Amino acid sequence: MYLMRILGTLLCFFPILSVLFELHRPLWTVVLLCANAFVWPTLAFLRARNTANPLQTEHQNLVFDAGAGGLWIAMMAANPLPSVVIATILLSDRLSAGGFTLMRKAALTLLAVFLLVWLVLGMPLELHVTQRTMFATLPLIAIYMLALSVLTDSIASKLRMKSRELERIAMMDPLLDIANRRLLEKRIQYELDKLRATPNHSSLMFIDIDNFKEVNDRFGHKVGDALLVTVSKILHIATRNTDTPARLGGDEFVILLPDTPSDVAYDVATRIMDAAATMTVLQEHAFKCTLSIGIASALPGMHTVTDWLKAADDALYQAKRLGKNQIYSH
Ligand SMILES: Nc1nc2c(ncn2[C@@H]2O[C@H](COP(=O)(O)OP(=O)(O)OP(=O)(O)O)[C@@H](O)[C@H]2O)c(=O)[nH]1
Repeated sequence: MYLMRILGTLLCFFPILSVLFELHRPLWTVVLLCANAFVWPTLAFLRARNTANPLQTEHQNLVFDAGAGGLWIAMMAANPLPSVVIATILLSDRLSAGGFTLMRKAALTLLAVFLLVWLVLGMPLELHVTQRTMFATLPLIAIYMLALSVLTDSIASKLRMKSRELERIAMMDPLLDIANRRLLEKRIQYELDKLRATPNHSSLMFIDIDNFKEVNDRFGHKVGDALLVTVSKILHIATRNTDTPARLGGDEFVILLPDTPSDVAYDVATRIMDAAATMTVLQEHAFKCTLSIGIASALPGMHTVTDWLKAADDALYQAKRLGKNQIYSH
């Protein structure tokens, strides 16, 4: 904002000065213009920096800028070219900085100051624009508009990055670097739609850590969390880029395996079980961790995400019922 104000006041300085000379305004108006152009930007910056509420103070500064604009438009006897350009820049700038509320405030201030000074000066009008004033106004139009576009573009790209980051966070588990239920359900729905159009073999794998409550109770939640991190890493390593390993919550994980028949999914589950058997976080505590895994392939009658998830959950239930530490495939 500081640099934009310096640039704005500097670029406004030349057309205003040109008209002040043409109208033979007294020297003090030129001194006032110099103060506005070269002292005010730093004052405004210091005001905003040394306050408890910088945003509110900066909005006050922006309204003050608009008031100064009204003053100079009156001093220029409403000379049309610089007056219209300055008023337009002031108002559009305020609109992008603080929306319609700030722009309305700025517009009213600009108009009030203009009317007051213009009446005091005897309502002068100078409708003729000299070539010098026109050339003095051109840099204001070209450079300031360009700078404003660059600023707007940089704000827009920052917002785009932030929004992508927020979207990613909304789809990820807060504890682990793995998809959450929301993303998983979206991908399952996409897969079901795809299978309806082009029938194929795809599998869903439900994974649950055996006796996880005991891990928490015996070794504490930190060790439990570390175990969850390790399991999620194993799931990432054991799967392809096209698969979606996700955490449903607690110690429950699900992997969506597109274009994967159940026998291949079974091999993936075996690899996961083998890797889980060597988990170091538990070796330190001499505790053998095992997993139970249920696998369900997509069937023609499965229309909803819940149908498919339930089939995989049922398979997991069977694996638990048969004594845990095993894979059950429907
Ligand atoms: N450390 C940790 N524990 C969690 C988290 N979320 C849930 N839990 C715990 O995970 C445990 C889940 O236990 P269950 O799956 O119900 O039971 P289990 O002991 O695994 O038994 P089985 O599933 O029958 O093998 C509970 O004690 C929860 O408190 C988490 O983010 N971190």
